[in-house]
Amino acid sequence: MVLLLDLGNSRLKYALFDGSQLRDSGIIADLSLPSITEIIPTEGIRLLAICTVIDIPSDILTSLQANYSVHIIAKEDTNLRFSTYDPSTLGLDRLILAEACLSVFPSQPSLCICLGTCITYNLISTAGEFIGGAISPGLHLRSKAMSEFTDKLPLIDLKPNFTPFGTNTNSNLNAGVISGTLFEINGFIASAKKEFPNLQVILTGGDADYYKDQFEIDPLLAWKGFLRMIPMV
Ligand SMILES: Nc1ncnc2c1ncn2[C@@H]1O[C@H](COP(=O)(O)OP(=O)(O)O)[C@@H](O)[C@H]1O
Ligand SMILES: CC(C)(COP(=O)(O)O)[C@@H](O)C(=O)NCCC(=O)O
Repeated sequence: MVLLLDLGNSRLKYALFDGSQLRDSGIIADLSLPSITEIIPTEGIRLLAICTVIDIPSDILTSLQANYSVHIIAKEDTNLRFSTYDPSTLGLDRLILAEACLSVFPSQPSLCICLGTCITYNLISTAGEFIGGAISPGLHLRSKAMSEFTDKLPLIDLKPNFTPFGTNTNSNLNAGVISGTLFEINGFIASAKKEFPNLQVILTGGDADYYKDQFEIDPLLAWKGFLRMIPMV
């Protein structure tokens, strides 16, 4: 079995695979050795693979490497091509998503939109080329920023309500975040479709569910790309 760790800025996700079969998945409580060790099965782990956009304290890494075969995802693991894009600082979470698109949409261009702490847009051509992307604040980041950087705006519970114009402060804030992001997503899709009319669009990430009625969602997309990028032996 392989244990995959996808360490994002808000949540530390794990998935346990037996071949291509997902056996277990969940969230690691925090970035500490006891919390990571807690989710590792006592036996049968052939590989511990890590895709991270956050720094892992070196003592944690050293301890994991002492006990397991550890593979840390790097750009060299990808089958993607970068002829015009500079991948030197591309987030590895974006790389595994783009890699997943190669298998989910092998013969169509695709736009993978990940709604996590940030929203990332990742455009991949039919030829497996990473064309380009965009990074914008995630839903909760938008909401939190407005409350933190103003005196009068409250922090609201975001609701999947797509009314474009609210009738009080709370519904204005909800509309700005939820409908505003929908307009943003539609804008990027329209823009990409000018170059790629047969574009496939897929949403993933912790907040993708807000848009499940508007777009195709794949909560497992990252794992699909991740699995393609780990050593087989
Ligand atoms: N228990 C949770 N803790 C933190 N964020 C959560 C939780 N449940 C849902 N979310 C939402 O999921 C988003 C994080 O999604 P995720 O794709 O895991 O992001 P990241 O990869 O940046 O950690 C947060 O912005 C938040 O809105
Ligand atoms: C853009 C991100 C912060 C998104 O991280 P996330 O919201 O998934 O936690 C991450 O992919 C990252 O740190 N990227 C580095 C810059 C880049 O991708 O160009």
